[in-house]
Amino acid sequence: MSRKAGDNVEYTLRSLSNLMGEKRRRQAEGAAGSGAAAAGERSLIAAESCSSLNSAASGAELERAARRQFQRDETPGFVYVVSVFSALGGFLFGYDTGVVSGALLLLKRELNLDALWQELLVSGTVGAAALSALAGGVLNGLCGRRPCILLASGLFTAGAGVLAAARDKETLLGGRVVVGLGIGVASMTVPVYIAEVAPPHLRGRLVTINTLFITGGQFFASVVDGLFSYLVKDGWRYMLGLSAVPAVIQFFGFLFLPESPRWLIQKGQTQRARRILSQMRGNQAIDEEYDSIKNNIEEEEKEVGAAGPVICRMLTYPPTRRALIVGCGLQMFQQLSGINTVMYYSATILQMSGVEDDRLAIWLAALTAFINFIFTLVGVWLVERMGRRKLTLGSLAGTAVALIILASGFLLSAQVSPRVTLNPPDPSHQNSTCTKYSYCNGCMLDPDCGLCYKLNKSSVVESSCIPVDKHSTMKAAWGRCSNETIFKKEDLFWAYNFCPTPYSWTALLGLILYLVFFAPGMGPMPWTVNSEIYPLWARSTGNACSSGVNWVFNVLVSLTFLHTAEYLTYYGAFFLYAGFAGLGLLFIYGCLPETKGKKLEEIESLFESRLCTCDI
Ligand SMILES: O[C@H]1[C@H](O)[C@@H](O)[C@H](O)[C@@H](O)[C@H]1O
Repeated sequence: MSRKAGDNVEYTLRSLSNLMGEKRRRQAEGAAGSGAAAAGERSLIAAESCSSLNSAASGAELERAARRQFQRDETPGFVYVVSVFSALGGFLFGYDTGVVSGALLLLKRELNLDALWQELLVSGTVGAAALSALAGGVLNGLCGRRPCILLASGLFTAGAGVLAAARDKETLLGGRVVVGLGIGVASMTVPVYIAEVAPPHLRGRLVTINTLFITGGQFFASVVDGLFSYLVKDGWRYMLGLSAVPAVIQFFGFLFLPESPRWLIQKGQTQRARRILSQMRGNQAIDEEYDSIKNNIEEEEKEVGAAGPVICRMLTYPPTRRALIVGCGLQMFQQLSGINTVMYYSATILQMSGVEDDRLAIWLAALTAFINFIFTLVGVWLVERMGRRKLTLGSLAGTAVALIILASGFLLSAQVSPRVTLNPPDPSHQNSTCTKYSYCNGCMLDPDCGLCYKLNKSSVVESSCIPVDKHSTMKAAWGRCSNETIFKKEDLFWAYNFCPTPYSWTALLGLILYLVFFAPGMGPMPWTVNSEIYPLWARSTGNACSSGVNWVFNVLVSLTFLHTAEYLTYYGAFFLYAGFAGLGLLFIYGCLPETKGKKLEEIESLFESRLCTCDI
């Protein structure tokens, strides 16, 4: 759009907004019937909706048309379009972190991947995301939000292409790292961008939509995994390559979408900023908002000075230091409460609670991702009603209780764990560790072993702990349970990774409750709150640090889960996460202020005084 045309739009929008302002004032004075106001109203609404405003239009009709107009004023569609296009970055974040578990099932057979390579393919992405989230702070500050979103979608597309065409594991790792670089930049930029273009009363909801897209991406990935798991040859190429579609859509969409007006004002591009802001606010007056952003930036520069690296200025200026502690703390506790052990290992948890079939476990994992998605939607609905603080506290308290139920399920199962009653000799005469277990619980925790048993009514009989087949966890390496068709006919059962007990369902209940509580609050709020608590000069760096913390703890928790479970047993691991959730509750109760409905420029003042007795 040329400058002139843009200015015209701005002029028209401004005159409309002035007229609307006049109408509101007169309504407030109870002068709805006065000649001038009525004439003003009529001419205004006639411009929008001639048919409903014929000369015979009644007062009620006028009122309805005006209300429709006001509603349009308050939530201009453009803000939604911009938010949805940016949230595609969240979708890709969810898709690419979620899809890998299903792809690995096929890849490990086709490319003969050992455990180390499998771990590299999962954590290579998350590690790269941690690094690029940190670097994204500098890029955001220097180049703006829009180029960063374009860069992220470019990386997603390139990564998807490399993955789909890969011929060896090294290329696969390269592709996964490129995708990870995209995820990191997107994860820190998108919430900031949405928060900066959204009007205050919608900000929480729109930023939370980004997390809805993350969990939507994870759900979609699990369905794709389920569908392509039937395509044993090359199924993984489709799984990993499909993400190019939303990435390309986002890239082209963003070529036409604007930069954040706040970043532009900070860089002195005030005319462009004004134009974009009025585009985002529909026909509302933007003068007040524009002036408040501008004044705030000027004041900030005076107060904090512009010398030295931003992170040093943030750490030496108490309000931003406090905000940084709150932001990073929220992200750390999000990960420490174990969401990604639940997401990445849900198929395993489901198997542990008694789901025997591999495919069924994959589809049930899709159900888990669906529950996470649907309950994030509840968060979108609640965030502007309950506010961030109550929602986060309630969610984390529920999550802690669910973790205790999950852990108790495993504890009860361990206590009534069936005895191993048969010890058949190993025909290959290899001394496996499996023979040393006298209870199913020990046998289940050893990744090399499984339990072969019969059922007499509902009690386990004739049970033996046998090495698992190297190529399929669905059968034993040798003996009664080594041929699936035969052992099923003979009423034998094979339990890998779980023990058949009457309490297995408690773990399933805990898992579902966990997601019901976690998804509306602890899932989205750390991202939402981080997008709003830093002043503009510190926003990119603050979000880069807190997103980096999120990714680092993500790697730590998910990589250590299986080992933690081996050392502490499963119930120990989940009690540990419940303990972290308890600490998180204390932290949030003491330190998280309410930011709902406040202008971004007002939020800094919430951090001016100490947040809690622990000196933060
Ligand atoms: O907010 C998201 C969401 O909750 C996802 O389900 C989880 O996988 C991510 O790690 C988290 O940051």
